[in-house]
Amino acid sequence: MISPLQAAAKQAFLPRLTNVCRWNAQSLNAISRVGLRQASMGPAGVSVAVLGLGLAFSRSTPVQCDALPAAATPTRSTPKAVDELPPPPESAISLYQLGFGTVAGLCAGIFVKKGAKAAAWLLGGVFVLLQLGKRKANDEENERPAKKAKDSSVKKAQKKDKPAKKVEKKAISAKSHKKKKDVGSDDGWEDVDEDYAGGSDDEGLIGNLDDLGDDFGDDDEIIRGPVQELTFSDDSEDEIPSKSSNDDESDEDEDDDRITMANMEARSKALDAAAAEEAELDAEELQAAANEEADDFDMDVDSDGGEGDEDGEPFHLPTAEEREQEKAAGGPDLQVLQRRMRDCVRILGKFRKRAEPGRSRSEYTEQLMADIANYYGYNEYLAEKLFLLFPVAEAIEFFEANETARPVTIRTNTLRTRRRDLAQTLINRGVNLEPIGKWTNVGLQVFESSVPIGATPEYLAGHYMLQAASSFLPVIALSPQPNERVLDMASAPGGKTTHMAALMQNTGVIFANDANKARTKSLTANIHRLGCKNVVVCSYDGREFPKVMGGFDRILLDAPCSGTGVISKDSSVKVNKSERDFTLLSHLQKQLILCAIDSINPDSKTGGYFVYSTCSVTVEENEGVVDYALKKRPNVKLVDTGLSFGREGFTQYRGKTFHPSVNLTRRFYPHVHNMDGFFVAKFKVERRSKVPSAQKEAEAEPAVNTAESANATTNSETVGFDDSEDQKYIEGGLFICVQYAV
Ligand SMILES: C[S@@+](CC[C@H](N)C(=O)[O-])C[C@H]1O[C@@H](n2cnc3c(N)ncnc32)[C@H](O)[C@@H]1O
Repeated sequence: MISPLQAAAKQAFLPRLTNVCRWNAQSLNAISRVGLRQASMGPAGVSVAVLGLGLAFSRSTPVQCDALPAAATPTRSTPKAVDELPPPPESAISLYQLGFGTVAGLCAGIFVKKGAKAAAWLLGGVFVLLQLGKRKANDEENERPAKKAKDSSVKKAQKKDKPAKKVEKKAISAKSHKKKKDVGSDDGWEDVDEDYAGGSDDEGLIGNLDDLGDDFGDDDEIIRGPVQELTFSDDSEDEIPSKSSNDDESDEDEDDDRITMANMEARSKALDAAAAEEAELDAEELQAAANEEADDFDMDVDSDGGEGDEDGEPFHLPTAEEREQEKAAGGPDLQVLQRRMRDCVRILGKFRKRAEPGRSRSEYTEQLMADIANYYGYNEYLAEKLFLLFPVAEAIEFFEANETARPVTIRTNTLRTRRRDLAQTLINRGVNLEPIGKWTNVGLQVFESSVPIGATPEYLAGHYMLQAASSFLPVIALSPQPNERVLDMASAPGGKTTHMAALMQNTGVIFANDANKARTKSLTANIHRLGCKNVVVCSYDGREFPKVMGGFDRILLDAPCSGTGVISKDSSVKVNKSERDFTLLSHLQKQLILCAIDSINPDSKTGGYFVYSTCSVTVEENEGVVDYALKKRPNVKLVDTGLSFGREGFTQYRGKTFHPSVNLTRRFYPHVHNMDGFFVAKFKVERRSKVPSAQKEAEAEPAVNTAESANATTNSETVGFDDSEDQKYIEGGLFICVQYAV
């Protein structure tokens, strides 16, 4: 039985308790239990409960209502980042407060005994109000550092004229260069055993792009800190002050927190409005970031750090006359060039708003391309060709990336060792390395080494191949199977041949061909060093296939190309590639691709696949060649490369439209993937129908003469070249090749 007073006390306190408990279940559970127990003991107890509730309010932490405390949230932050986190909120009242509350409660009890009930209630009430006021002040105090952090980061971003998104983007790109510390972590090494046990026929397609991202993100300190600070805390901090800014209303607000039938609709409307407002802000922010994208590049030697000229003068685009004068005077110095490039990029990003009146977009573009050629040392033809591949600001990133070497990578030769063992041995020799990424289970990235990595006993014993990460990609895409008959049509010096031999576990047969006999020496040496026993070396012009040999289950054509993807390795490409070279090369590539297709056995039980790859990024050597093959050979279709990352190939480019399936091809870029520029296309070859699709044949561009005389294939079909017509191209293009694309 409870008295009417006790019942009233419960009625008065229970809803409040429920409300408060929503905020801080831990502290209030304790205090409400004390309060209620006291309440049921009589008026003195009620006083204690009132005082206790005051204390409870003072300690409640509404911000943490449904989230884990920041410090308890599992993050992958560094110790430094953890230090910077605010201390976890106290979840229970302190001894001091408990003692104080108890003494105050006893005093109230004495008053009550003397009949001064009113005084007890008054005391309790005043205490509650005082504590509420104190809590509010504390809340505001706690908000400040985060707000300050936000303000300063926003200011910083504004100062650099870059959106917050830029900070995130920079962090992402920085992380790809970042050296990971935990070389021995389980993450990277465990899958080696599985693969070594022969469980997978593919080299490393464990995971997808998300995995790759996670892999890079695991130890990423840079991105985690700022992103949390800018995105999450700011949003929540922004909301809290506006809610509690009106002190006078705080009591009412707390009453309003109770959801009743009466206020439910109003509350849900308010929530909808808040959500809509937030979405609007998000959209505005995104729009702003997109608008600023054009400004979103940085060049290392940034002299003034801001927009425009050093002296704040608006940018003036030189006239043709001024350009001539500048040339005559020996050209602008690097700083002028750099500033002008940045100004042009900025203006082209918001042309209508920023351009000088009367000047056209193409004038700015021309100036920019000329400056890029000048600044980075390209001939103007190539600078323009590469520039046009990307949006303006991204083009600068591409040219910049070509100025720095890509990471040194090695491929474990699984015919001789396991990646884990190789890594351990090399670490013992003083090599600092780690697995490349989840997309390959044989690659290792070497950060530094106290021994020459191309001359260790393990290297000489064939435990690994020094090989660019991008060179793994076509082999992964081809995925040769044990016991197959495979052709590597342009194979020297054998990086990909030996990789294929390992995937085939030294079974079946690989014909490793290269037209350049001299280069077959290094090919043979590598084959021996790596212990490949299923390889036959030959030296034919690839265009002689399938006349000399056909019926392959799979073929790799890692075609001779301009090498525009590997400029960081060979800067001579910047100046020694002319328009003629590109014409010759794409012509040769078109001839080779048809020969490769015709050398595939369309009835292969296990394969019937063909991969075309280049270490070039130009469209005419890649999508142009692939599209040509699709038109000339109706019996082939493009299939997914199986590669978990890489950009889609172009289906449209500067007025040309390619077959829609060309989007299945993949492009890789130094500035995006931190590997050499590369292109990979995978085809499935089917049996040719007896009546060839005349329409399709007719659609094909007459890039090569389709005279029926030359190169009769084993299928009694024609590859479709006219030797005499092509001779001049063949002579010019045959041995144009990239020696370093191993
Ligand atoms: C990009 S490299 C190949 C690299 C090789 N796949 C590797 O991974 O080590 C291109 C090769 O094509 C060869 N080549 C050039 N013209 C050729 C032709 N008509 N037929 C066959 N091979 C050719 C060159 O000698 C060069 O070794």
